[in-house]
Amino acid sequence: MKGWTKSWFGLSKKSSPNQNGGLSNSESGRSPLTVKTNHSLEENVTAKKEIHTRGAIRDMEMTSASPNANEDVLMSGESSAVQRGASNYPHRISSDILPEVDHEPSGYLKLNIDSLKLEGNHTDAAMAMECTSFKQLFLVIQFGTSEYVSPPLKWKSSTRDTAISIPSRDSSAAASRASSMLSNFTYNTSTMSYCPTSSTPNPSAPSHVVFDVANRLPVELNIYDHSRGNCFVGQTVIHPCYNYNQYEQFNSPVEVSPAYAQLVDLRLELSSVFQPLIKKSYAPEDFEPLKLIGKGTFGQVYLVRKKDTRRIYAMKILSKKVIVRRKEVAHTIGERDILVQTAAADSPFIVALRFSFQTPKDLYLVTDYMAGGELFWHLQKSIRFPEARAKFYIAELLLALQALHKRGIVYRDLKPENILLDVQGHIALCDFGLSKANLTVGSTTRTFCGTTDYLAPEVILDEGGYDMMVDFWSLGVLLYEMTCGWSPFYAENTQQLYKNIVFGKVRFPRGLLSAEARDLIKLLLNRNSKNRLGANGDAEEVKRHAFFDDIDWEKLNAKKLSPPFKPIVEGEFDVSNFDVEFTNKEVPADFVAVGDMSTSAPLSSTVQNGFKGFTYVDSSAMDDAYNSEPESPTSSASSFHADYHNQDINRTNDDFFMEHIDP
Ligand SMILES: Nc1ncnc2c1ncn2[C@@H]1O[C@H](COP(=O)(O)OP(=O)(O)OP(=O)(O)O)[C@@H](O)[C@H]1O
Repeated sequence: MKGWTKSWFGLSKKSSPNQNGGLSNSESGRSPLTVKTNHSLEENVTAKKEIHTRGAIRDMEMTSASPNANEDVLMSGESSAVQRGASNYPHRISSDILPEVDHEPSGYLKLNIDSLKLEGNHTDAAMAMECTSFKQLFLVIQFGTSEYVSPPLKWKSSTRDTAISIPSRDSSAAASRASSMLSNFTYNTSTMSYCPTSSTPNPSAPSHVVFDVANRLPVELNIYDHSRGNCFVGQTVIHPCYNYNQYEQFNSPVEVSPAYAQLVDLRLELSSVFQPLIKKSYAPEDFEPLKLIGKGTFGQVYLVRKKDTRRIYAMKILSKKVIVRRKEVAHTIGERDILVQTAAADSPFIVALRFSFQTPKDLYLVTDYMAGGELFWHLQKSIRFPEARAKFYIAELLLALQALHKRGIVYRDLKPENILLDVQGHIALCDFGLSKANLTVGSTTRTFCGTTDYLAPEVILDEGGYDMMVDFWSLGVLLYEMTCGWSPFYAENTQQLYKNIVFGKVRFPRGLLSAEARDLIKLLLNRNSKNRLGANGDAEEVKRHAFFDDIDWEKLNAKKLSPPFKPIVEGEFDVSNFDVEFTNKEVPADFVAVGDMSTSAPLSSTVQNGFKGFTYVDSSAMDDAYNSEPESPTSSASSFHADYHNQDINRTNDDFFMEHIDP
């Protein structure tokens, strides 16, 4: 996403590329960049300044362990690649590149929400009054990282009880009618129930939901109370059997949160059926575009609805021509491969790829929609987060990085723009365009890439390559930024920024951070990557730091810890957490990626061949490559040495008294 202005020191939105691929904003914008360099720091800084002003330039990448591994398929210019004769089927790709979907669901899980029952002997008048506030309960149904946000549940009569029906959250008349009916309710009846009405005329309020199933996961049903600031009411989990066409009924007691435990017993009645997948491949016309939600270097991201299941997804469309022009074929295939790998890894904190396919012009990546928007958006609004909130995000990020590193993937572009929030407030890492797979034990890589503010010194210095430890450096920058509200190395221009990263001192606002938080930042921002926290045991070493003493990692990984903040998401089509610059745009009837002109000639089959990997992954070969966990370099205890000179290198705001550290 782009478009926000700089609001605080260093906390600015990355620039978006202009039509020619260059950056349209100032050079200190935070655009990801990639180039291989081999210069002194001064040369590097100068070279990188050029690079940055010219935009996101990426180059061939090598690992030191295997110099030819993962070499980019470098395409020549478009002119030579243009083939005569356009396809008759613009949305179907030529026969040599079949729209295979290797990561396809094995079926559909249909869930019918029958009723939510309030149980217990509610004779107490005060309790009855409390119950009236329950008119705005809604469900967030979680299947892996796929979420469904229900409309408000409706009071409905059961055979014995008084009927209460609230057709819509917006209908105040109906709400007050419901409320008054509720006040007439005979509270000593044993049961009253919420029923989502299947007869509702509002098509956005179905009483059932369908999930595309690739893995046989449990389904979590979370109940929230809209009338109390979307307060969490309780949760229940069901485990469908996943036998084809077997109808199942569930009558599930809800584990009610302490805030409501005194008040109610809840029980959720629902039914499910799992049906086999008939369709074997997908194309753009299987999806309906609903809203534009973001723009990246190579195309747009849309909120879409899959026509058969009516499930909501985010669809990233990448223009092949732009990719070829910018010599990004291998990185793009790499992004898709990594998403396939991470989907298989089933990390709850990595956005899950559901489908990938291509047309002669574009590539399509369909992922679960994260309706909470970018962490950047929320950080901009809050300026900084309370330490507990930052800790929660950093801890979930650590688990995401751990899942990636275990598979030999270095993420390389950790920043708030690439961290999305789901409806409940958990994080999900997206955008693997700069990630590097197959980083085997002891190997390093050399590509200069990432986003300026978060670059580790070893990436800038380009002395002996770098490894997974760059992600922990970025994590340190991120923790600082979240808790302090600005970037630790902030500078007005890129050269100074790089100097600050390589030589500068980090200063902490006095009294803002706990000793543990400061210590963790210091250990992560250790310029010697061999001594950086994480070098001796990867994420496990970081997890053992005192800052995380109160984190139950097992519960966190199971998403059993309540997020400290829940984004406001009103229904499954809600895009209010995304920039209106995109969401206000009219959505084209047809999907068109940036740089895609229907009048231009199609790409040649040679060029198209370069994208073959997009629809095919040799998973058996990959499994071998990803099996090994990167070896941790042996290191002494952190050599971080605090240096508390009171020298202001790069800040102008001195409302706080600062402490310095010299990483
Ligand atoms: N699954 C998703 N759910 C919700 N929003 C998403 C999702 N995927 C992407 N977005 C939105 O679209 C934006 C652009 O996506 P992404 O970063 O993947 O594109 P990109 O082309 O790699 O961008 P860039 O070139 O700037 O790195 C994201 O910052 C986010 O706001």
